[in-house]
Amino acid sequence: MTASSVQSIRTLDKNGDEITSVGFQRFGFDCEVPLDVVRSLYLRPHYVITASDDETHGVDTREEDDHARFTKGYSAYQSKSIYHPQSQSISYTTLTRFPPVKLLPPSSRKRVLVTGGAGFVGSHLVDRLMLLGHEVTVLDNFFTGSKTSVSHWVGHPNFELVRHDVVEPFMIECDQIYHLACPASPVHYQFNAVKTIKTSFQGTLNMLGLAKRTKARFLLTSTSEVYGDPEVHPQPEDYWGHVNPIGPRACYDEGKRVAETLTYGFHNQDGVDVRVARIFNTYGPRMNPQDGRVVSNFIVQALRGQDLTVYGDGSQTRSFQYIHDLVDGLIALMNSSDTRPVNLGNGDEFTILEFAQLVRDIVEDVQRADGVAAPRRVNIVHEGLPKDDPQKRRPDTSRAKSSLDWQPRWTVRMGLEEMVRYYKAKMAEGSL
Ligand SMILES: O=c1ccn([C@@H]2O[C@H](COP(=O)(O)OP(=O)(O)O[C@H]3OC[C@@H](O)[C@H](O)[C@H]3O)[C@@H](O)[C@H]2O)c(=O)[nH]1
Repeated sequence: MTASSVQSIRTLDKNGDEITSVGFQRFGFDCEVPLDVVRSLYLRPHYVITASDDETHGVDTREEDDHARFTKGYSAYQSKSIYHPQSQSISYTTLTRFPPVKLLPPSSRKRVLVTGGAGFVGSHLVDRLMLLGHEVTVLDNFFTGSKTSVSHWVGHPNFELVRHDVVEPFMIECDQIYHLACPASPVHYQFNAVKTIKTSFQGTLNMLGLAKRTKARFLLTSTSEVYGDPEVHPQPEDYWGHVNPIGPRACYDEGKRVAETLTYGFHNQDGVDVRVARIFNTYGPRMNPQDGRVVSNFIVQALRGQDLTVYGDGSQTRSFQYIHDLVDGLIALMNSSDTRPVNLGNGDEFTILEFAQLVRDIVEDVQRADGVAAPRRVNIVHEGLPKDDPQKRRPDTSRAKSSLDWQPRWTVRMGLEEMVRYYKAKMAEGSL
């Protein structure tokens, strides 16, 4: 399938301009990559074809067309694994060609460690750093991360995947450390609260020790949850937060707060070069559909024709940022000189009830675009509100704008459309 033989899908930004690439040049660090290239890594990276009923008759070309509409021919280097719907099995081929990566001179090539690099955010960061030509080592214990999120890089000379839990020390020579490792969804981080706080504290301590020894720059991914159930709206970085220290979310909220304290301890005491990103709700492909977060829950429910579960009356608000905007922000922050905490999030705020209606509409739109004449309209039902669920959340991103020249480009609609297509493909594959 060639790029020219299929109609491509246009993705527009907040100003109505077409998005053709992600990333930008900031602080002498170029992180721009064509959108089709990054997309080709998560929209069905493992297989391109589905075997037809009679397997001797080859593949479903319509599916191949659908895929090519997004990846515009960048699938040449992907594995051509074959899904067999009848036996629900998949034949993987070994990857022998990798996506082309930039060839950087040693002076600009960084040795980057990404803890939690097989997770949702981590894997997108890894994709970007790899495409940009850096040497990337991923540490992950695969508690919530998945090997398949980064398996398309395994074997690449610039890439290393290590199964390791950050609560144990780890030694490596590196220039930059993106410290992401920690379960992040309420369902996962409450599964073993003691382990979550241990990961936040001991894991950050270990990685800061490594940064101190190697003189690497260290970036902590903190969270909007440090603001708790905020009494200030929107939340600027100098707001101290409103956290219940013994509630069900405390293992994560307080864990990240102490991780920030440790980070600035090492900075002030030992001169470690640190960055702190406070990440607000983020969504995108590779989000674990089982992690109970609202975006994945709603999309998967709508695609399966099930009711959307709004917790409480749905008047609580969240602001959702798309993964590519976050990765842009993380890379910009790492390479900037700002050592203060910086909020990274999208300011478009929705009540959860409005958001359920939006997701339902978008899923129907995508189904119509894919030829379903009358998609089934799912209902919205209400369930109990979890304890200490924050009532309002929206980032004040003026610091990121002035200090990093960063602001989100993706509309929630555009991001959701892409994510719906990702989950649709996972369902077609049989892995969801
Ligand atoms: O099926 C669902 C799931 C969730 N929700 C509601 O949707 C809102 C968002 O819930 P999520 O679980 O997606 O995320 P939360 O905002 O609670 O926590 C998130 O905050 C920021 C990040 O650091 C973390 O990834 C995560 O902890 C909550 O009000 C929740 O009660 C539903 O109404 N229905």
